[in-house]
Amino acid sequence: MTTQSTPFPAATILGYPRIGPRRELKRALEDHWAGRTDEAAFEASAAQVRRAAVTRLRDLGLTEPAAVPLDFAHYDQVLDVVLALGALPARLATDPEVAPLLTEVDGATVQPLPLAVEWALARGTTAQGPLEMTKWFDSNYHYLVPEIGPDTPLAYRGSRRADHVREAAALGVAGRPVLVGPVTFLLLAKAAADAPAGFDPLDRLDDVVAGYAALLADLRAAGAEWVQLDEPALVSDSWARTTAELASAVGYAYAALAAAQERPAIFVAAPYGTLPGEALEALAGAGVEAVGVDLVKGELPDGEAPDLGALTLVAGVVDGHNVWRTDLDAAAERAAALAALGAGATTVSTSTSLLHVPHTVADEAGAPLLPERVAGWLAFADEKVAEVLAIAAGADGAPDAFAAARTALADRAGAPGVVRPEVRARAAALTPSSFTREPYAVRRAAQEAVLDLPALPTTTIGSFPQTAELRRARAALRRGELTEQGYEDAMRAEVASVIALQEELGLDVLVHGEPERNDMVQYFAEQLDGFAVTQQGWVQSYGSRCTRPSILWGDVARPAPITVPWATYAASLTSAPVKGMLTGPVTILAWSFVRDDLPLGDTATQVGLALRDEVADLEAAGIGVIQVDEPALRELLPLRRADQDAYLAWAVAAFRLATSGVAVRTQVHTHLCYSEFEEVFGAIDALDADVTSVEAARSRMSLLPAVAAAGFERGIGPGVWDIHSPRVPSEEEVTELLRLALESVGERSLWVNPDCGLKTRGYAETTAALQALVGAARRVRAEIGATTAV
Ligand code: MET
Ligand SMILES: [Zn+2]
Repeated sequence: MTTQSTPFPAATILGYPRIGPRRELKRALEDHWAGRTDEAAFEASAAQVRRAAVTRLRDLGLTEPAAVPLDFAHYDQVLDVVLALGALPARLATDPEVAPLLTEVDGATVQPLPLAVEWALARGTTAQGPLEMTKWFDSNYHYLVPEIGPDTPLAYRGSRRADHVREAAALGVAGRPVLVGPVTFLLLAKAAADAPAGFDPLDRLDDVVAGYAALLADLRAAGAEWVQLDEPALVSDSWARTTAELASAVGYAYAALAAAQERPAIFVAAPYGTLPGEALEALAGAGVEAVGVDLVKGELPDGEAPDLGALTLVAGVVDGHNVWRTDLDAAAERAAALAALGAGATTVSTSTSLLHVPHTVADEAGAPLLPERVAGWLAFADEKVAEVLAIAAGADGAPDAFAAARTALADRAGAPGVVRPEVRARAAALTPSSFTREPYAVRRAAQEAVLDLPALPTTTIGSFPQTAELRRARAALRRGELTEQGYEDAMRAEVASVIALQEELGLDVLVHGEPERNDMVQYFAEQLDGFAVTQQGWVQSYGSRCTRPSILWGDVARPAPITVPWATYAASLTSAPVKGMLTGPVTILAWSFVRDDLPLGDTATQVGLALRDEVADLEAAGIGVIQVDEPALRELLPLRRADQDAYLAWAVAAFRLATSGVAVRTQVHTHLCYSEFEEVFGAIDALDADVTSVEAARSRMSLLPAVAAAGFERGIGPGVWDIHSPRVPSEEEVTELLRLALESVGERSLWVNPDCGLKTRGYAETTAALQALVGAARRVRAEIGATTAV
């Protein structure tokens, strides 16, 4: 047992953005991957990003020992555990590019695995795909999914975290290393492809715990007084194991870790929701020294208050997952309520890592699309550090901070645009008919008559390649080197060439190509009332990828048509039908920072209404096919089963509100990508779109039999080209996929399209792949002797 000498800091954060205030890590990674820098240069850049973060946090006031989290990952925090335990799936461990890099563990000296192994796992090798990537809890961050089987190595091989502890110490900072905890690591893993049926990665808990025990000893030897192990899995009940089983697994795992001779004091954090009382009790009983609970997204642990003894409870009262300034009075009250549970001590932190928010509001000075008044309501990572310190100091200790927070809060509540009576009244007046179209059979007949499409109609998902030229035009506009008119002319020329290309290729339903959109959400946010856009507000999405979420601060309305001029211009150039293209309400919310002063479902209704206006204007302008993309439909799915139905109900309602105001002859499409289609199939069906396109190429149409079995009768376009890879499919391959699809989908319902938009692809591949797609559709039409379809 450790003799805990350093108390847990009174104020801390669970983690800090890793990408760097100017996305330095992104650049370092991409330069290195492109071969522009060697490993040493990359390591030096990464170290610079880390050291800058550590000194920044110290300078912001996290001066207590163990107050600065050391959570730096080159690529991903789950991948870091895979590396620390050498948990490579056999398919990668035996890959000729990887095998020579794996030395035997000799027990005495541990050496973190070389960078090249990390890139092989994250990005794949010539022969092997990377680890699968998926969403991290209910956030927009994506982690790499470990593949664990009965024989996957799980022995400690060394971790860079130990070096990070020494590196911080050299800067005079006693940092607190942060890692994903053992139970969450195994729950996030999937069974390796060669594992026997029924194998569950959690079966390997003993081995993983042994690996972590060695890791903790290493961290202690490096000088760490505390370690943070993140166990967000505990707040979710969407696992194959019950809450009671999880509580017993953590109790078991942490009792073993706590019993180790040489270790730092253990802080277990449970962000993203409510920590069940059983889990808290298990952790307290296991002998860990501190437990963090999320009191923003979650509630106080439920059930009878367990005997907490000397345990420190860490109150996550500053929202790590959103950008609003904290109501410091309310936060202090929540921390006090936690203290009332009778722990040895109660301290203050963020609710989650600050990984999900940008670095600092100070970088937004002069942001053209962020009103100064709105900026005054925001707190990004650095501002949230100040907030945890203020709450720890209390209203008496930090009177100015509390007063400033009260002023900002009052200003926000009363500012024009936050509550717009006309928007609220319109939402309140909705009736069931606002959400319902005529029966599908009626729509189908009307659409067949006006659209006159062949069987297996071909189309694309919306975007065409975003060429360097388009990006240059956007940059020139931003710098004032191109006039609005000049920019618009350039975009119209692009639309004309995209239409000409599609006609030449012989596609059936055309698109304008979305050249004018910088991003499928931000583009709409820039033109809707109620949204602001940052200039430096980047957050990591995965690896080197960042997004810049818009900020939804007020009631939403559409002051003027957004996409209508583009769609009608495109339609004027062709006699083929042109599909109008909109981003759906749920996706707009999922990829923005949303307000915390209105239920999300109400905000979704407002966005749905704004889009309904756009849909109506498109229809009135003669656009007969309208696609409303909802790739993020599943992203906001609550972690607790009891909350999921209510979410899906408002998510579906918002889509239907946007799309159900049109005539029967207008064909509504929707598009979803990402693989968890099956999980929310009922909701997708309930969207009641006339045509639904989904990602399906990589899985070779595997979702279709279930779709057919569920009696789905409307149009469906399973992707036949995996646009995430530069590989161009042959006409033969696409033909095969279409034949496969026809085993489940009727010939009158099957559409032919790529998996997703083409904005990341080049023109050479796009042209070749679409040729294959059109050719394959024609072949299969001839095979089945079909002529007409929807
Ligand atoms: C992530 S879904 C993208 C849909 C959008 N219409 C596009 O084609 O790019
Ligand atoms: Zn997509």
